Amino acid sequence: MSLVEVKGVSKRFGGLTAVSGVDLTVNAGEIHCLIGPNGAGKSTLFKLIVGLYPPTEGSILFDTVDITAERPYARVQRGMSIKMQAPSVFKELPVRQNIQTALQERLSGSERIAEEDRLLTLLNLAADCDKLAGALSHGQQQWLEIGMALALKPQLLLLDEPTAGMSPEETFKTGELIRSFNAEGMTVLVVEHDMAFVRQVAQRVTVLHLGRIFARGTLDSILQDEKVAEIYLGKTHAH
Ligand SMILES: Nc1ncnc2c1ncn2[C@@H]1O[C@H](COP(=O)(O)OP(=O)(O)OP(=O)(O)O)[C@@H](O)[C@H]1O
Repeated sequence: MSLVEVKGVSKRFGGLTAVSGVDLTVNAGEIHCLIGPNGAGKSTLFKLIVGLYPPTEGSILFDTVDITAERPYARVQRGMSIKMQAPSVFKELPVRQNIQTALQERLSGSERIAEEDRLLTLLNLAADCDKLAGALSHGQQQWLEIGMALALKPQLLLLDEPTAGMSPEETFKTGELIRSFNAEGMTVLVVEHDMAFVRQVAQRVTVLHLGRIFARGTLDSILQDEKVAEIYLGKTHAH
């Protein structure tokens, strides 16, 4: 069953067409990676899906409902949770309080503390829960923000380059983290450059190039397409 359907979506900025006639389906329960060389239109497509840009043409469905005209907040209420590229944790607050802020009024009393503890353990941040978020490493701040996105118990987690600026070890841990949420049933759409990470997590991959869908399938099937591997993934590796 498809959770997200992008139908014939285009986005023009003045004379520049950043995304052109894109059809994309994200199935419920999958980890889907969106890849492609610099300037391919990945971030623009991501922003169209989360509602930060209105499309110039086309429509976007979430769980069969047309959400094309909905603001990001309404999409979050429907079950999308978004983590943009740069970490935006509350640096002056302790780690646990960041998680509490994200949980809002969803839980109270002991249930709330249990959920905080569950998330902190999942994020490998239990030992650092009293530290100020600003004192965490870059990778830990990214995990904390992923945890804040998870606190909303979304159906769909949208991640824009979650491993940007991470060491290979942090990148691997991030992949394991994402696979663990997915194993519990969460659908994940990730924009990524790091091919080792894509190999670790992706069940399906879509390649964008010059704003259009260039290829889609499993990573292995895409890598077997010489044109993709040499021309596009080659550039992505070098990024
Ligand atoms: N707000 C904007 N106004 C004008 N042009 C834009 C805007 N956002 C993106 N573009 C242009 O649209 C094209 C696609 O950019 P986009 O950032 O979506 O690509 P990308 O695949 O995410 O690239 P990267 O991997 O480098 O982040 C580029 O030519 C970019 O300059």
